[in-house]
Amino acid sequence: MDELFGSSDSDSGSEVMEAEEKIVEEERQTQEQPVPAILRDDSLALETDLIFQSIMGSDYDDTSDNGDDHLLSNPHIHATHTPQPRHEPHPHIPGFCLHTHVLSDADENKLMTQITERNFFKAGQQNQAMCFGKRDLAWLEWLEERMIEKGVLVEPYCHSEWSSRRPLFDQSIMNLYYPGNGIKPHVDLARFEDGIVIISLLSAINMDFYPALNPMSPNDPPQGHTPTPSSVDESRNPSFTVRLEPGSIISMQGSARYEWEHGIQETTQDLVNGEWIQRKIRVSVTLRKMRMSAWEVGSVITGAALELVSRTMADQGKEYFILWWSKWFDTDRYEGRLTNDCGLPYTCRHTLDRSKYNESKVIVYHDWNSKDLAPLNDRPQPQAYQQKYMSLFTYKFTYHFGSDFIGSYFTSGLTNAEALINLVSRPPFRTLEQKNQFRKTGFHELESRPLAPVIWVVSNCKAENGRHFMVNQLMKFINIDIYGRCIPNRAWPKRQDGKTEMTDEELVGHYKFYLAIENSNCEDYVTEKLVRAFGSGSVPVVDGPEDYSRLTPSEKSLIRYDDHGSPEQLANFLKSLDNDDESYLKYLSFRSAHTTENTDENGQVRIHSPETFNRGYKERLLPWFVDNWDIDSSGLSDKKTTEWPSHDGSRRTSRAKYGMQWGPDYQGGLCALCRVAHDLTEGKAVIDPTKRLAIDTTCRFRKFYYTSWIMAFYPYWTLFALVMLGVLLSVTLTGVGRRAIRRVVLKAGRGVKGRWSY
Ligand SMILES: O=C(O)CCC(=O)C(=O)O
Ligand SMILES: [Fe+2]
Repeated sequence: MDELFGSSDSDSGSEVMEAEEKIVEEERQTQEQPVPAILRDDSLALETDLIFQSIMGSDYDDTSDNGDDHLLSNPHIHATHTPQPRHEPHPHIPGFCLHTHVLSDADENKLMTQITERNFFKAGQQNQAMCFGKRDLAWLEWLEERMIEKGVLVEPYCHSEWSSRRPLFDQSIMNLYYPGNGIKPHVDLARFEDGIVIISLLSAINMDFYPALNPMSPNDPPQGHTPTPSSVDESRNPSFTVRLEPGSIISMQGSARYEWEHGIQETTQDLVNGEWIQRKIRVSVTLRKMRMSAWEVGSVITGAALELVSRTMADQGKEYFILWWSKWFDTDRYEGRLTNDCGLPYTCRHTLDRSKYNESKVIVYHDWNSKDLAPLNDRPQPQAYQQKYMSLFTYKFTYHFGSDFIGSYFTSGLTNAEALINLVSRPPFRTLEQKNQFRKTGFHELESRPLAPVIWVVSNCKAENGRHFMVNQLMKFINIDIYGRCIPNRAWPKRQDGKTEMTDEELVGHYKFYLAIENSNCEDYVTEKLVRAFGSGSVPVVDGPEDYSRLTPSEKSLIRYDDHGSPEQLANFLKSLDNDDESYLKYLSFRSAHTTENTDENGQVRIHSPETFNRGYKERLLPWFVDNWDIDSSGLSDKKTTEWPSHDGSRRTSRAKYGMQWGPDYQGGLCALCRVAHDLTEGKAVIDPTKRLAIDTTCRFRKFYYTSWIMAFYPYWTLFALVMLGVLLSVTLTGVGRRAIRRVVLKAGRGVKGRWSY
């Protein structure tokens, strides 16, 4: 159905209109068809019937299954052993390959179950569905694995050079064919890259090939190609016909992709070796990758239906306001800021201008300063920061990964969706030999004081949790170089040129250990500090949330303060690693090594070529880390953030429809907010008016006041003094006090026998 998208005026809106008309047309044709027989066979489980039912609607009549032999035309289904995959390049269509026996019956069932669960075909009312972005394709991971395992993408004479691209596929079309349905001969649209695969499911069909009347070139503008007019099709005879068995895959690249048209005739029977074979229901899955310049039409949207695409295309170029009613920590940070890098065709403009209230569908309050509320309806004014107050808002936008919109400092330090994997994959900024050298001779000739093993960079001097006490304690046992505004013991160094200053990451990268200690201890509260440690290749000594599992790239990659009984023990542990190169390096072994390929002539990491660091990262990193953060395994997606796996297999779920959709820029929350702004303005939003929020109560407040017993009283010194005064007064003034004093006095043995009062 692709040809329908390529209308000659290349107006994207009308493409969809045409596609929708086509669907209506096909539905009409479908209704005219005799009800097709259902393939029923012992070797396909009952599930398959259920799948048919749900594709076609529960009123679909399957009683016409009379068990006729001709219905069981699929040899694949009857095989008693698992046939080996075969890879057959076409002798006359360069770049075309037929891969048979790739998916087993179980694989097919699994795929069909997932397609059915998503109700892509709306119980038979729709015969095509599209997905953009890997996030929608939960099954893609194992499907890709299966293809690789069965040699689909590695077969040398099928020339799949494109198979190393990443992501491999990010767009798919599901097509449903009733007997009599087809697809007009076409060249797939220019907006897709070279290298396309089509997976056939449920039953076999003949696919025809014609030399393209209007061949395409890979360099054609993504939307500029004019397809073959459909009037030509009628009189054409195919040059070649290929039988596509269920479980088989075809791959097309080069000439096959650009210079040949493929199509399926609208007939109920196919000619196979001189015999007419009755068609049955068939489903195909076409997998492709969009060319980058084509994203504006597809965008990263969820759902399968065309309506989503058409809706976003119609919104091309629009702008929506997001009003920050209360400022972010009293700053102008959001004034005029655009959210325009989320893969959406529209943008959002953040504003602090309250006169935009009526135009803004999303109003944000920062609870730091949010007693001042907009005059929303008859909302009562809040009294204080409390649960009742939270219930006045609809959605929560916080650092917590369970928020409706995530605004994490952790992710805001990252620049794109693959950034975290790249950071943890690249070699440390400095080698261990260099770090050992810096321990003796400082940064360079101009800054030659030896470096401490540990660095701390701090700007918030009086963190709520009292982390400065903890560092104070630690410093008694190990040297720490402290930079920043609070208690620096070392000046921020310049680079070797003596003029320019080092960046945070460069500085930290010179040290063996970096204190990534958060200013509060709350669930999911992790900031850019940890990212900085990963970026620099210094080993992070962390403290923050209780659970770091989603942020731990390998078994040995973080040192947790809490894993050591006391500051002294932690210091001794760090010192032992400082003196034991082999043990220290274990904390960096999940990263790439320094090689000439990934470092420049000075031995410094070339941070611009992530591909060279990423190789083999799946073997080096913990699976749940990859699962959480790798865009390739549909990471940073709705799935990831709504069902975020952790090492113990537990999953968190978010309740909100818009929850946690990360944009390619890692601004997650902002991208998702912009989508809500769009949807509310266009009257498409689904907001649950009964939804109420809870304050995050996970914070372990003032944790480090308890690292020493004297400090334990620190926040309460005033209280302590008051209590002591109270005790003193009661002792002197009350009867209890007087009696106590008398006992003490009597005990003192002065021998006083008289009475205190008569
Ligand atoms: O269903 C098929 O096998 C062909 C699908 C196709 O060519 C397409 O979606 O572009
Ligand atoms: Fe196609």
